[in-house]
Amino acid sequence: MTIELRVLEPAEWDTWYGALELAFGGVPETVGETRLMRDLTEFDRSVGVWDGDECVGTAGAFSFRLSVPGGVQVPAAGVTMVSVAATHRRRGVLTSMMRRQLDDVRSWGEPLAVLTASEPVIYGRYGYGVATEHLSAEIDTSRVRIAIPGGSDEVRLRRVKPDDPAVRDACEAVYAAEVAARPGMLARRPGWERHPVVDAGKVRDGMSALQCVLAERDGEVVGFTLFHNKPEWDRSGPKGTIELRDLYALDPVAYASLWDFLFSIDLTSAVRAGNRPADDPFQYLVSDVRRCRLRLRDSLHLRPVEVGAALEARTYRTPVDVVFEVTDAFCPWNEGRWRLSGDAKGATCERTADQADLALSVNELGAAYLGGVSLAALARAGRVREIRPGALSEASAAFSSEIAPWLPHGF
Ligand SMILES: CC(=O)SCCNC(=O)CCNC(=O)[C@H](O)C(C)(C)COP(=O)(O)OP(=O)(O)OC[C@H]1O[C@@H](n2cnc3c(N)ncnc32)[C@H](O)[C@@H]1OP(=O)(O)O
Repeated sequence: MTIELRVLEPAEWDTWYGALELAFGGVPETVGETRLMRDLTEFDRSVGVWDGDECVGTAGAFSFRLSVPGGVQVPAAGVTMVSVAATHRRRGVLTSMMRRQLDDVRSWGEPLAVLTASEPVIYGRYGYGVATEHLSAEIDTSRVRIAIPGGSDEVRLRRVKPDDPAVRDACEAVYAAEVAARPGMLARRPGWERHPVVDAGKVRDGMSALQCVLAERDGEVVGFTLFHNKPEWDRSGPKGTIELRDLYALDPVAYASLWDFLFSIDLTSAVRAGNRPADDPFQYLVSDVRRCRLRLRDSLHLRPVEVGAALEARTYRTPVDVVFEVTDAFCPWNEGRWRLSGDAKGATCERTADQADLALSVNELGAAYLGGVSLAALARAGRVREIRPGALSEASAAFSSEIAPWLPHGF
C-alpha cells in the first residue's frame, strides 16, 4: 500500500480528527471542543497522510498574527493537530509533514512558525526553539494573602454569564489591550473568541461549569477572570480548589482585586493556575511566595521561517548592528550571514558578505526572538558563539524584552 500525503478535504475531517484523537490516547473531547476545532480548521493549510483509506498522519496550521517586541503583530503559522498513528510511528511520517508544512509556510509569506509541543524533544530537529515559558502555581490560600494597592474601593466585581455576547465583547477588548503590550500573544481571529469559554471537559473532573467575574470602574470593564470551582470536603471540613483559566486587567488595582477575590471564595483553600506569564505580578503581591509552589515550563516554540523577514519584523530595545552566521539544516535558504541593523523604531536584516560577529543556529534565533531567552545565556550554554568581542552583549541587550513573552493558551 502506498502512503500519500495530501491537503485535507472537508469531507475527510471526521476521520482525520479521529486519527488525531487516537494518537493522543483515544479519549474523545467534549462536543463543544470538537465543534470548535472543526470550525477553526483551515482546510487548505492542513494535511493528512493516508495509507489506503486509513488516516495515519495529521498536521494543520492556523493563520495567526503573533505579537512581537515593538507591538507589531506578525503573520505566523500556528502549527497544530500533529499526530502519527502508533502503527506508523518512527518511519519519517512526521518529518514528511514538517517538510511540506515549512515549504508551504514559506510560500505563504509567513516569516514565523509557532507551536506548543506535546513533548519538547520533538521539534528542535525542525528548527524550533523554546521562546516562551509559562508559570504554574498551586497557592495555599488558607495561608497566603494578597496585597492590594490603594483604590480598590472604586473597583466593582460583578458575576456574569461567561458566554453572554456583551460579556464576551468586553472581555475580548481587555484581552486585545494585553496583546498589544505583551510579545507572544495571538491577536484574536474570528471564531477564536469562543476558545476561552469552550467546555473543556473540566466538569468531568468534579469541577463547576465555567464562572466569570468582571472588574468594573465607573461602569467600564477593566478586567475579568474565568475560573472553575472544585468543591471538596474531608473530615476536617471544606478544602475546595479554584482552578484559574484566565485573568486579565488593565491596571494594577483591578488586577489585584481579581486575585484577592479568587483567594477569598468561601469553602476553598487553594488556587491552581496552569498557565500564567513568567513575570506575572501576583508573585510580587503574595505574603508567602513559597506556598505558591511556582513552576516554569516551556510553552511557545518558535521557528524563523524566513530569517531576514523575521528579524526585520520586530524592533530592538537598544541599537544593534551585528552580523549573524546562521546554520539551518532543515531550511537551508536561511543559512549564511545576515546583517541586522535596528533600534526601537525598526530594523533591516539583509544578506551580507561581511565578517560574522555571532554564530548560532536558527533554533537559538527562535528562542531569543521574543526577548524571553537571552542570547548571553545561550552563549553561556555554548549555543551562541561570539566572534567579535562586544557583539554578544550588544545583541543580547537589543533582543531583550521589558515584559516576559507569554502565550496564554494552547492551540
Ligand atoms: C504541535 C503539536 O500538535 S504537538 C503534538 C505531537 N503529537 C503527539 O505527541 C501525539 C503522539 N505522538 C505522535 O503522534 C508521533 O509519535 C509524533 C508525531 C510525535 C512523531 O511522529 P513520527 O512519524 O514517529 O516521527 P518521525 O518518524 O518523522 O521522527 C523523526 C525523528 O524524530 C524522533 N522523534 C519523533 N517523535 C519523538 C518523540 N516523541 N520522542 C523522541 N523522539 C522522537 C524520531 O526518533 C526521529 O529521529 P531520527 O530522525 O533521529 O531517527
